Amino acid sequence: MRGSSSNNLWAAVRQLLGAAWREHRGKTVVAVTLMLAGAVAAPLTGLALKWLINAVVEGRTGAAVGAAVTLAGLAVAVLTFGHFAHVAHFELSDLITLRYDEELIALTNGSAGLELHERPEHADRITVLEQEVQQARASLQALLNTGSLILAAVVTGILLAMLNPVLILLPLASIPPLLAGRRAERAIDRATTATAEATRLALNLFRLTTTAAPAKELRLFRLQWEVRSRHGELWTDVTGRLWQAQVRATAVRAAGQLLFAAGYVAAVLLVVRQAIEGDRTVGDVVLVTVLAAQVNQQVVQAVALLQDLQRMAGTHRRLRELRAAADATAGDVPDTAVPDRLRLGLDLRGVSFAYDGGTPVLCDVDLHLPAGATVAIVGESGAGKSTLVKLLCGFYRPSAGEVAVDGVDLARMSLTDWRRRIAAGFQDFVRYELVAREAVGVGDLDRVSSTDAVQAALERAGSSDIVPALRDGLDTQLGKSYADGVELSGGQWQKLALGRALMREQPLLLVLDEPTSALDAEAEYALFERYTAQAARVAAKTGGITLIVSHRFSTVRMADMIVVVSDGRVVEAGDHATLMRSRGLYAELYGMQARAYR
Ligand SMILES: Nc1ncnc2c1ncn2[C@@H]1O[C@H](COP(=O)(O)OP(=O)(O)OP(=O)(O)O)[C@@H](O)[C@H]1O
Repeated sequence: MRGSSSNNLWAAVRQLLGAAWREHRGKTVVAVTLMLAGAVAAPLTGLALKWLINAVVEGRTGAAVGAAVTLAGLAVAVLTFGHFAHVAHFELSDLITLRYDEELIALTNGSAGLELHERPEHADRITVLEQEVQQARASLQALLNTGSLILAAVVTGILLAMLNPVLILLPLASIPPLLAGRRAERAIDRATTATAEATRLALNLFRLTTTAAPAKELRLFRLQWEVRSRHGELWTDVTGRLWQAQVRATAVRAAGQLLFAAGYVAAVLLVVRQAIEGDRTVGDVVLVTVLAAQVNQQVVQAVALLQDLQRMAGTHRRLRELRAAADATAGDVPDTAVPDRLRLGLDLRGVSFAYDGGTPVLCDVDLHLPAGATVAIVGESGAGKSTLVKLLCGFYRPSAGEVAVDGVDLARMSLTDWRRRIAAGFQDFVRYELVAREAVGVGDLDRVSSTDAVQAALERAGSSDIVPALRDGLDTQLGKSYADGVELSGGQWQKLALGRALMREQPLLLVLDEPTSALDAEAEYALFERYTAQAARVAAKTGGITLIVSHRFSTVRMADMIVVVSDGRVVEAGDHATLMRSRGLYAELYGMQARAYR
């Protein structure tokens, strides 16, 4: 996947220029023209200086005035064109940064499944990119500077060759510092990648201590100092490793610069000797001194630019890898439509699953969920209940076996279409800091602002009592990020999440994965009674399945079918009465909970 660095560079140059051109052609043309004109003016000042000095030495007043005016004009161009160009490309860069941000958001959320999110190398890539895309301004500037530099170097080369053809070799002296610069930058890039994981961990710890949600636990468990010291250790380690890489890179660069300096001195001495012999004028000596110094500056600039360009190439390489990783998880092209209604139901056939190549979490699961049924999944913590739900939602693909919708492998259907027919409430629901109406409405984007739809969903979820409790009803801005935002209690957030889960009226699969854990057992029971009655109505129309994950057996017993999961296997399945009669794990767990409540 990792192409050669020059390919990366070219690809990055094409992409960045293409992006600038698409954002604003006029500004791109103005920026490029001004930068190039300013760049050519620099070596020409040496020529004007030569004319001026020769005219003064020879006593030609008119020529001296003409040369002085030209010199002044060129100096103005050198000093100002770059700034004017900057005004033009400043806005372009901001627009490009915005596009990159948008792409990063799309790429990190664009994959159909969740596997990518859980790969550490993917997370590392995103951590580095989050910081790097903010540097699009520096990248575009570096690119324009590079174009200008190449043009200035060509003009300088021609002028030097006119003085003495041997001097054309002077830019060759710039090769050692160039190579050294590349090598140094690669070392820094390697160190940045190697420290990305530690940087990400340190940032996570920083967020842990500076966001409000974990504040209670941090204080209660007196974790502040522990988190602080771990954060400190990680940063010390990261900065230490980066600093070492910087020191090595600086030494390599300095060696390259020394070689160039030797070439510079030799060039000036060559023309001085010619002038002493009478073959060259005083103006020529001044010209070579100015040009050789400019070659020196050009090299220094080139080395600095090369760092920017390589960083830019690194950014684009990471973006390409991210695109490729998102494409790789895109899955097969769907060839079967998601059915309008379920006739048979959902099946797991010989399903095994392991997260990102780890130990198996589900082993050889065969399970039939009949259309129209209310199914409860029970089992101890870590048994694999949520994983089973995630496979049914298509968040992950089974490592072996298949999930079938009405007998057809889910892998053959469009996941986007399948998700449209799923309604879900999860234990780890999101606290959307939106207006209350939208925080519920996003459960069905097509009706996100429909007050009627939102109120109906809250009603179905048994959550409509939350509306009068909100300052401005459904128009209340939620969340502490806003000055006028209202913070809700855990239970209130959960009520909104339940309403959101029930926004879709005719899902083929309604998943309730412990979304009521903040409620007491009785309230949960009452809620699920409503859900099952309602699920029965939906089931009659669409054959939809309601899937409940709960630790509360009082809730679970009302399901048509109870699936008992233990150690990644389905060990029992049937209705409450059947499972109690068979005196297996379910009966044992049920008995334990019933005794605890007595
Ligand atoms: N994203 C993940 N990456 C790696 N392992 C995971 C991930 N999510 C869950 N696991 C592991 O898979 C196993 C099953 O987890 P799962 O969440 O399915 O259990 P569960 O039965 O729903 O548990 P609980 O009742 O506590 O919610 C556990 O060992 C857990 O550590």
